[in-house]
Amino acid sequence: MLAVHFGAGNIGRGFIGQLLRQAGYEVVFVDVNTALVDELNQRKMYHVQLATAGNPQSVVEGVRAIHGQDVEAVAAAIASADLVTTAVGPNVLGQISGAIAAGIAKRLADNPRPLNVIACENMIGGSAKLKEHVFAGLSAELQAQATELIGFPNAAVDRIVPIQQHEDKLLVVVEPFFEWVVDRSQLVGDVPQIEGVTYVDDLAPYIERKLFTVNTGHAVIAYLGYQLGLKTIDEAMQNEKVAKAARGALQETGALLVAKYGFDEQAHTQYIEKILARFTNPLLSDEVVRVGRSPLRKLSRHDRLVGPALECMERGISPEHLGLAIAAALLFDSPEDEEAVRIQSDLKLFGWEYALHNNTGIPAGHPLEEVVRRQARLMQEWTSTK
Ligand SMILES: NC(=O)c1ccc[n+]([C@@H]2O[C@H](COP(=O)([O-])OP(=O)(O)OC[C@H]3O[C@@H](n4cnc5c(N)ncnc54)[C@H](O)[C@@H]3O)[C@@H](O)[C@H]2O)c1
Ligand SMILES: O=P(O)(O)OC[C@@H](O)[C@@H](O)[C@H](O)[C@H](O)CO
Repeated sequence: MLAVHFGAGNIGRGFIGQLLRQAGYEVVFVDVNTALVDELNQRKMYHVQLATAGNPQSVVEGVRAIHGQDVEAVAAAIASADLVTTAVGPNVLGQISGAIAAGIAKRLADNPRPLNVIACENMIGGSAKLKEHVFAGLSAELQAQATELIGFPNAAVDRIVPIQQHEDKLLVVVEPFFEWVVDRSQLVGDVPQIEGVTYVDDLAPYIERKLFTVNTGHAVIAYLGYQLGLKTIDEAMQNEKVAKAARGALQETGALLVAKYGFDEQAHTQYIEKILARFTNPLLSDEVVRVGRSPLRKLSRHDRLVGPALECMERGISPEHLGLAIAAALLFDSPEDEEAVRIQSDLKLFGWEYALHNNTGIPAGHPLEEVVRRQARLMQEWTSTK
């Protein structure tokens, strides 16, 4: 069995690649980082270390890599693959779609048979979005064939994998916890047998629970922690104000999720507590600038802050803590982050109101704007007394 995985980065090596190998797939990574591709091809293995007592390591063998620019080689691998997965980032799905379309075209010409393509990105409808991009590169005839034979099941993936800085360039340190949930209703052909994957008929409750709890909590901690000059998520969690705001935001999204999906309230409270505990892992050293990366994406209409805040308001839940995190996200001025630089430029040139309107998914004139304005004043008090 062959799996082609786009993105040999943190989650690619530290989670998806590892599970696919354990399930018996030969794993071919596709990446555009030449040094990473070369190292994988030279060593054909890497180690995954758990951020827990004793730092246990396991070896992932039987892997290789193709450079993403070698579209012919990527297409050939896809034509003969049994599974395709991605973990490149939501904004990169468009860039990899051409090679996937080329691979599907070759597969349909050479030996047409079912294939599932699973985007493992932090977004709602990731595989569906990838399908849109891929189909834009296929003729009407190939689209008709692909509709029957190529599945794009949406998925939710959860494992905290920080940016890696080790002498061994392939080593990945990951938290012990993991969850990978896939929408069964969109699969074609045989169900891939991967230990650790849970198949569900309706992904919506799972992806929203994950994104609006793990990623919302993470974003609140990252943006508030950054404003207070704190470097890592576990360090920020030690700050009382930050920890209180994270818990407050998860109570807001929790009330929404319980009302929307009928989750058991007590079980959801336990889920929140477990996640808050994951954020305190001192062995992970996860920087707030990684977790806060791409603030424009994180402030968009359906993402982890504005998405649940708008829905909270529709249900009469006041999203004060989410509003605080939105205000802090607008002030996130990490100089290496292109999206942060764009927001800061808007703030500097055109002021707060313009930046709020043009960089968040909040509809113009929506009462959430007033919540954010109110919380921005509180944020100013925080930072002036830090
Ligand atoms: N790190 C985590 O904790 C975590 C957990 C769950 C989900 N995710 C999601 O997984 C995705 C990847 O996150 P990450 O943290 O692993 O990021 P990362 O930056 O470590 O990895 C992304 C990889 O994609 C590669 N890449 C970029 N453009 C490419 C292209 N055109 N073709 C092929 N490869 C390309 C990069 O070189 C990099 O190696 C994101 O959507 C993220 O939200 C991350
Ligand atoms: O990957 P992003 O930028 O969408 O979000 C940053 C983190 O919240 C995220 O990577 C988490 O670590 C991960 O989603 C945990 O499962």
